[in-house]
Amino acid sequence: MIPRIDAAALTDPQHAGHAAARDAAATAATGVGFLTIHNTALTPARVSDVIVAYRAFFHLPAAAKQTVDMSRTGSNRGWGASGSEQVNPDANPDYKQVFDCGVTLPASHPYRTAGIPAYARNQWPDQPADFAPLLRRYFTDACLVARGLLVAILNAVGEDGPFFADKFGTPMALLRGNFYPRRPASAGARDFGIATHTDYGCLTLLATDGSPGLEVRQRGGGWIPVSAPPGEFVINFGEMLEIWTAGRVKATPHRVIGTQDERISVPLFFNPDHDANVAPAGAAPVMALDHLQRRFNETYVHLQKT
Ligand SMILES: O=C(O)CCC(=O)C(=O)O
Ligand SMILES: [Fe+2]
Repeated sequence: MIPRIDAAALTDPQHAGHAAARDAAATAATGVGFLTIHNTALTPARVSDVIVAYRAFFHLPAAAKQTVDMSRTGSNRGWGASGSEQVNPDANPDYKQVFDCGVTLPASHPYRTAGIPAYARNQWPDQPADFAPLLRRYFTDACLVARGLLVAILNAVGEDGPFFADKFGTPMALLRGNFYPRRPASAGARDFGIATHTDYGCLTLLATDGSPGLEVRQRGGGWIPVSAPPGEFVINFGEMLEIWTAGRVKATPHRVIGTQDERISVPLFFNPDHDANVAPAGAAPVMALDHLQRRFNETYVHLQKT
């Protein structure tokens, strides 16, 4: 149902397995909206190092994490405490914690001086050591992998992949560490690690520590569990790509209820440039920034207008 695809076969038209990988990716992108990918440029050891660093950060005392608390800012860089995001208005705010970072731009960059929140300054904690350089390098390389996969998957569904890829020059991509503590004993039916939602952007490249928890809504009803050890990635698509492809590529709802074990996942939300028009050809323009900022303002509790 959710195919497991070799990234080299998918992205290299000369690869012996290309046609099969391409067909499986197209079926997944236009159907269930999820696939898993292995054999990318991001090695299992690399992803494990990133997960170890996030775990060290999330295990710090709250006072240390509060030094980079995003709720003290007007944007979404740094730590988000448990309850800081409500992805579904019918559920309570999620009990996960997050750490969000994006592209690093000099303070003099026009997007920074214009004060575009999607390009806000990253906030880095003092601990763990080397957290910033590790995540910056991972962000850069994960964006390259995401871009290659996006082109290949769009080509597979019969779209003009390079046309889309061209709109990711200074992407509003967001790298997140999700930390799910053990599900609280008091949690009820409206409490989730992350409640049912669709992602906002184009392609999500999700690494996890291998623990179960992610569930994908099946079109006919019911939930499909998906897991991926470090070095394998879950790929899904967001609202902007569904809009942009006039509904061909599916943004599928998913959730994490949570278990008795803590869990870490690391999505890279590969969002386009702020001024990319993500409307399908012939439709009224939809600026990527407008869509993303509206969704941020709806879901981050500190950005919600009451
Ligand atoms: O933790 C996961 O496996 C999924 C997280 C997720 O859906 C998200 O951060 O948007
Ligand atoms: Fe998600």
